[in-house]
Amino acid sequence: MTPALELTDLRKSFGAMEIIRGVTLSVPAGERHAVIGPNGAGKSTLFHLISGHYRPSAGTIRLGGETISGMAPHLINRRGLSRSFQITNIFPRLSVWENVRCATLWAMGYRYSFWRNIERLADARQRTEEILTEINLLDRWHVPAGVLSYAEQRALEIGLSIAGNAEVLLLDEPTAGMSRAETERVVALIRRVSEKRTLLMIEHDMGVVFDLADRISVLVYGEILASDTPERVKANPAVQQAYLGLEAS
Ligand SMILES: Nc1ncnc2c1ncn2[C@@H]1O[C@H](COP(=O)(O)OP(=O)(O)OP(=O)(O)O)[C@@H](O)[C@H]1O
Repeated sequence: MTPALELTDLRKSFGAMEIIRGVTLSVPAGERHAVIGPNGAGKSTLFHLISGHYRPSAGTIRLGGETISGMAPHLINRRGLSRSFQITNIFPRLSVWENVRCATLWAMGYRYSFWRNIERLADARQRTEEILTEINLLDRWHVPAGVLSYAEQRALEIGLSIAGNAEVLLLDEPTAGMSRAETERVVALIRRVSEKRTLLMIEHDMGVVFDLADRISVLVYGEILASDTPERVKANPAVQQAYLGLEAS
């Protein structure tokens, strides 16, 4: 089967510094995949490449078999890949409902002409309600997004991603800065929304990684050191040495 996302010998240099040094990775449809690695390993750079915010120096990125490397972020997004930035997609003065409805209308192709066909807005209303239910924010529908708690804003962000019908979700540290209770709620949410989707996430919290991921890739100095099941990654001596800072036995 065609992988949902496929990176082939991907490279990125800034000046003379090669930060991503030949990453090859295949993520099957429906997999929950975590990218871990020490600070400065190149995880964010890798996400910028996949989402189109950086242009690769070399290599290929395929989404559902189609080459997307070098495309603009909005075109990649339209092809079904959504990257959740930490809260920056939210309109803080609009209500939770309006935020999700905007994304829903956009995804349904109403764009700027949606007022022409009021009847069809019923579709958008239903879809908005479904998404708010999925992200557990239906009872907060009328609240301006800017006054939601941090964890609720992250949930809303994920809602905006799924409203756009993304098949592949990229989440960048989805639980950063959260309490244990908030983390547990967001993990449950991510598990739910990724049931019918492919998930690629950067996460520092190993509890979250081992709880959610089907497979983990360990990025060290811009190279994938291991890409395997959580159990095998944990047991891998090279990973322990390079990433966890333990002496290899
Ligand atoms: N636009 C840029 N120009 C020059 N160097 C950059 C640029 N973006 C990132 N780098 C460098 O690339 C390296 C990898 O950075 P990156 O942010 O991708 O790492 P990371 O694994 O996401 O780290 P962290 O876990 O701390 O977020 C760093 O040394 C960083 O200084």
